[in-house]
Amino acid sequence: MFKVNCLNKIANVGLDLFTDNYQMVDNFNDANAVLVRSSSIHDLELPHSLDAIARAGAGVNNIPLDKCAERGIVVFNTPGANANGVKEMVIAALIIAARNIVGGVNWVNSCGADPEVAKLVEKNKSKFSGTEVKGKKLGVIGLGATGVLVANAANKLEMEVYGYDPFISVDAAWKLSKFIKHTKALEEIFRNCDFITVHIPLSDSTKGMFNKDTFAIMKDGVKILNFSRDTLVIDEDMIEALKSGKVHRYVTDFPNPNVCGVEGVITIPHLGASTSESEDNCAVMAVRQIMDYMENGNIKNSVNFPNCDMGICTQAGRIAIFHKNIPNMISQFTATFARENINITDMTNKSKGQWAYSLLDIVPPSTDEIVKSLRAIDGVLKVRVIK
Ligand SMILES: NC(=O)c1ccc[n+]([C@@H]2O[C@H](COP(=O)([O-])OP(=O)(O)OC[C@H]3O[C@@H](n4cnc5c(N)ncnc54)[C@H](O)[C@@H]3O)[C@@H](O)[C@H]2O)c1
Ligand SMILES: O=C(O)CC[C@@H](O)C(=O)O
Repeated sequence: MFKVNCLNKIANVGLDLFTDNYQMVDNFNDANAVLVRSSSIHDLELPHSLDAIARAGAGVNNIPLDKCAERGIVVFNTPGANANGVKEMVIAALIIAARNIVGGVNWVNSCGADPEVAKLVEKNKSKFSGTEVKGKKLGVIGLGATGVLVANAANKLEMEVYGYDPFISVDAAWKLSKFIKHTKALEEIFRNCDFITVHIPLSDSTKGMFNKDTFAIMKDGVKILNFSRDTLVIDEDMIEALKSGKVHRYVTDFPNPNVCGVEGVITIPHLGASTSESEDNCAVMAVRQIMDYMENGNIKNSVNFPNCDMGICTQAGRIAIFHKNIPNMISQFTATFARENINITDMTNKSKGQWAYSLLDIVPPSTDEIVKSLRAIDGVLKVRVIK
């Protein structure tokens, strides 16, 4: 029986996939597998029982990836599962940034039930006029699952779209419309675009990408959309840029005390992926990945360990070994099994950066003694007996 804990609300269509072999538990400390959306796991003690964490979403900056890797805890995410939800919100944000819809709606609401409201509207509406997006230049930073959809949709709105992603995947490149102009230097986006939208993960290298130096080279009156993470932007520099008119509007999905209520900032309560479709897609993908890992040791869409697929185990035993990506590991594993006259019928070894994963089908199954010997090998992080 595997114990599963949800740190956030996860859509039922996903949770309903769990069979009788899974038990939902309220306590994180009892879990073998955890499902999470945006809750932070950084300050939680990781229990010894924990084998896997699935982020029902894209961003994994709320999870201590290295700490998990060192402990042999596989962290999954659900690439692309909420990208359409975010894309639709970004298109709304583009229009919200171009037209003073938020200002206008707030003003009308402030008129209360004034019997003259219709007259007032016609008298005052010129205060809330805006521009159209057609023909304007949009820079899309990050051409992954979301960025590609945003770029293609904006192209259909007849915007001139520039895309920047030095690490673009082959898959994403195939999906990108031929009308998107490929930019090799981020500076080109900053210098030329009327609207800039960012769709990249938060990392040490992307943190603070929008700062006083980058604002300085942007066009006056640029509109910036942030549906990625708040700390990609240095708030103090953004507030200065808004005051000076360098930035006209900043639409962000990440309200924080620095930017809430600041003139020119439009804050949305992290709703990019909050659609029933995105929530269902993420939950189903996350649960399927967890189940395949817990039952078969297969890894798909992990952010800290390599993909590995040996299908359903039909042999007497299957064992998973997490280890450092260093020489001479495999020979020590095979020698351990050989000593006990255990036959390896199938085997996969994959690595990702400094970490590696070996999955072995064996006949007959493993014993406690063998597991103990494997764990004692220098460089082994964790051994999981799957069968
Ligand atoms: N607001 C929301 O609800 C919401 C929903 C989904 C994702 N997100 C955020 O958006 C981010 C992107 O989501 P996604 O689904 O498109 O992820 P993704 O992994 O499919 O795409 C990210 C892209 O960014 C590119 N990239 C990485 N570093 C870069 C850099 N320095 N410059 C340019 N490109 C860079 C990668 O090559 C990749 O193509 C997530 O990491 C998450 O933080 C927010
Ligand atoms: O779960 C959410 O609502 C937000 C998801 C989003 O920020 C992500 O990175 O996928």
